[in-house]
Amino acid sequence: MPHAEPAVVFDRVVKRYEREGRAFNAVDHADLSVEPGEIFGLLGPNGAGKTTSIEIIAGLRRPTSGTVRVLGLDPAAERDRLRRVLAIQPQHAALFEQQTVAELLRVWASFYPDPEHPDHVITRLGLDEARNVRVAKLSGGQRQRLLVATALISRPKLLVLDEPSTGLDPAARQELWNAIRSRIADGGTVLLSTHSMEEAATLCDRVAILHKGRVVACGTPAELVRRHAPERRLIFTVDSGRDLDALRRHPKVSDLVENRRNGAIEISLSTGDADALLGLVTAQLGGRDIQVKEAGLEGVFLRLTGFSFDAADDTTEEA
Ligand SMILES: Nc1ncnc2c1ncn2[C@@H]1O[C@H](COP(=O)(O)OP(=O)(O)OP(=O)(O)O)[C@@H](O)[C@H]1O
Repeated sequence: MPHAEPAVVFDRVVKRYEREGRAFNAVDHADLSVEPGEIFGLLGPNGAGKTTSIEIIAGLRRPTSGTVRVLGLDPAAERDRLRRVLAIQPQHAALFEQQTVAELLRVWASFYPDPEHPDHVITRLGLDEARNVRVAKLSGGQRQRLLVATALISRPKLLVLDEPSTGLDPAARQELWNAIRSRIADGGTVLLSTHSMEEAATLCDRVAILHKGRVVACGTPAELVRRHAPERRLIFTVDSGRDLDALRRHPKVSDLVENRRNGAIEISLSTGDADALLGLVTAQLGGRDIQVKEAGLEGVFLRLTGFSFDAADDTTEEA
């Protein structure tokens, strides 16, 4: 059945929890729409509400209020129907420790009417060397990829992955990304959570940035950067004793941080027009080791929440 409608819709979704006698919204009036055929990322620091949102999408938790539709179904009320079209890889799962990777995936494939061949999934996720290894003996990264493999094997219309790249080295992560893209090439939709800016920017077609349960922004990574953090960071070193007043007062400099080290000053400044400053930095200040960095999604998060992404962990508060 073709789905012209969105694969996932959240309309004012709230999930209220209690912690130490205080109520707070782990998901706070979230609106989302995931289009069929896209890789959609829920990006947020620890505690932002990603897992709770994913559990609501998979029908594992009921929202306190608001409406959720997943592939045209109400996930909490129609879990059996949803299970035929949605597959989820949880963060942790009890696996059959004594089976080998190939045995486990064969069993898993037998649960579904039209599964992928286990060998294809094994190769796609770079698990060939581990195919005859017992689950109990797998490394953390291999185990993580096996969890994703169990979700991929059913060829789900909607593949839901909760922080799938946790614990993977760069090569394994690349294989994971390729496997996720292959699901899209086969006509599926992927929703994943991540706290990696790089993963969000590189893999995802669109991302929703979550903070304290709220969706603070949603769009393609490039759109979000253009809209919320078009400035670039100019980083360079000057000898101490240089007069920095002209730079500090320059109209194109929005903020400037100085770090003194080993008799020199490292300057990091934010600007919407790095080119306009380069002459001053090189010719008048003798700047060296010059780097220009995009603010990226990190800059978007900082601009919208006032928190640096790494410092924003577990910042839920009383609602
Ligand atoms: N069953 C629960 N009861 C009470 N509080 C909960 C419950 N589950 C999650 N929380 C709290 O809700 C908030 C959001 O948690 P959630 O796991 O959804 O965040 P997350 O973005 O997935 O973070 P992480 O990356 O750490 O998994 C956190 O403050 C968490 O401690």
